[in-house]
Amino acid sequence: MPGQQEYTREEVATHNTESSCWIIIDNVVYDVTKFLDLHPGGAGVIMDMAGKDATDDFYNLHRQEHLLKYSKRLQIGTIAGQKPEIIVTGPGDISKVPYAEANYWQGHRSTYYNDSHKAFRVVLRKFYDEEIIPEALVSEELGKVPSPELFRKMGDFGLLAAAVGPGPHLQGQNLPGGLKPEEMDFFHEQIMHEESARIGCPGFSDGLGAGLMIGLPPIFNFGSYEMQQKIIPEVLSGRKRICLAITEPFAGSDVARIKTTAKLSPDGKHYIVNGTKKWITNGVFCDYFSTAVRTPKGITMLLIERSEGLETKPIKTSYSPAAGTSYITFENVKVPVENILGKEGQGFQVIMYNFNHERWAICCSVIRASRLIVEECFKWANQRKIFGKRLIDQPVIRAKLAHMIANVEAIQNWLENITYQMTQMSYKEQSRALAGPIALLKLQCTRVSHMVSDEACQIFGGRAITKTGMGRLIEQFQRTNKFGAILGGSEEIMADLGVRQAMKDFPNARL
Ligand code: HEM
Repeated sequence: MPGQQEYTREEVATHNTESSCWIIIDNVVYDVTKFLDLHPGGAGVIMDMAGKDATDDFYNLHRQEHLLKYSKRLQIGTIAGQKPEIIVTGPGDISKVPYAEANYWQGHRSTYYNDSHKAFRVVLRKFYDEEIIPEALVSEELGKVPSPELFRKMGDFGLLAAAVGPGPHLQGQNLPGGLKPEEMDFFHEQIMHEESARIGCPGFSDGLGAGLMIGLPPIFNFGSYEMQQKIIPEVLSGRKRICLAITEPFAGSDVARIKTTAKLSPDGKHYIVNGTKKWITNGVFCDYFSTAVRTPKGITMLLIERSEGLETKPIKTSYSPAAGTSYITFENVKVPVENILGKEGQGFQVIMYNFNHERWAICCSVIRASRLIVEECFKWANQRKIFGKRLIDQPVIRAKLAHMIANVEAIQNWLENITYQMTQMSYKEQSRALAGPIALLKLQCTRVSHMVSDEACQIFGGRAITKTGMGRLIEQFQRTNKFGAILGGSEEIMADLGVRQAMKDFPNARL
């Protein structure tokens, strides 16, 4: 086997010409002769390193994924007597970089997590690494929405069911790693959102689950029995897709201003829906739309199936088209009256019902996405050499990292506390006691992500504004971190809600 052959450094040094060009990276010998003309950075830069150890130069310019992609083709052996020094992360692995994972996963104690959570993370991470990341990277680049095959794979694996969280709606559902539906709790769900954010493709991740996570709860909380029997299995198996359609060109946070109307047909059997919706995540490829409309009795929620008169167009956003963000027009769309969700005129209650859960899920994602950026910065600061030193040897860079780490750790710990409260409280109690804390946590999460993005940009320099290469995740994070600060309630609304909720319980206290 050529890949297992051992060489001395002296032997490698003799292969320093264009007709035989070898290089060493870590303890591995690569024959890059045939690759010279294919190398995106040009042949000359590799020729400068021909026959030499190119480890530092390679890692100054490339992500490890490039090496892994080509290693099978180019690797011819290893250096005799030398063991690998650089860690190669495999599918499902937990990172060993400090603060790259919440501390429990790196061996600390926790009162929150148990073996079931641990096992759940292992199977999820492996699935994300092996099944989702390869398609995510290509789709993000090409601007493609997730394939129907991937949805089906996720459905079969139980990932779509895990994305909507614990509850009676999971009865009979298959969950990842054989987790029993009655054993699933909010920590499992937190892990699911974290693993999705960890892949570093926020447009694609939202393409896979954002519509479902907010579009299906109105069905299982307010839909008729018949509707639930049909829609839940279709959607959780990945055969059909659903999203939530509330916001309009006329109404964002001010839901009460929506203009889309639903009028009863003369025979009373259908609602006839007319209007528009904007910023609807996943709308481009969805089959079902949990939609807010205006009827004579007020705001009402309807389940609308893609049908004649319903058109979806992609909206170009600052993240990738993989999220399927859409503008929707309804022109005389006929919706059976049985498709009502809850009662006529009580749509606001349906909309509000899942808000805390949605905001909490956004917190899980934002924290994990920020943590990924901390990991990137920590690695980069250790490998990048400038002015004869590593970046990490500069106090100003250590100060930036300290600030990022301290903030991410603080919000992680607050999140875990809130998740724990959710596992202990009824839904009613959660709505009363946690709406304020979740709103404030979301505010804090997006403030931290803003700071993390800014500091990461300074640490990565020009690479942070380059879509491919070393700083690709930083560039992507800068474009997308504002989503969390707007979706599910803007920072301003979160701040106000948090304090107003606290005022509800304010005692008659004086200074
Ligand atoms: C197994 C060996 C190598 C492989 C598989 C490889 C692969 C690649 C790939 C895929 C890119 C494009 C990266 C991107 O757009 O993000 C690239 C760029 C580049 N490579 Fe390599 N490379 C190898 C060795 C080297 C060596 C030894 C050098 C010289 C020290 C080098 C210098 C460069 C440079 C200067 C660029 C352009 C970087 C930039 O745009 O900032 N490469 N290489």
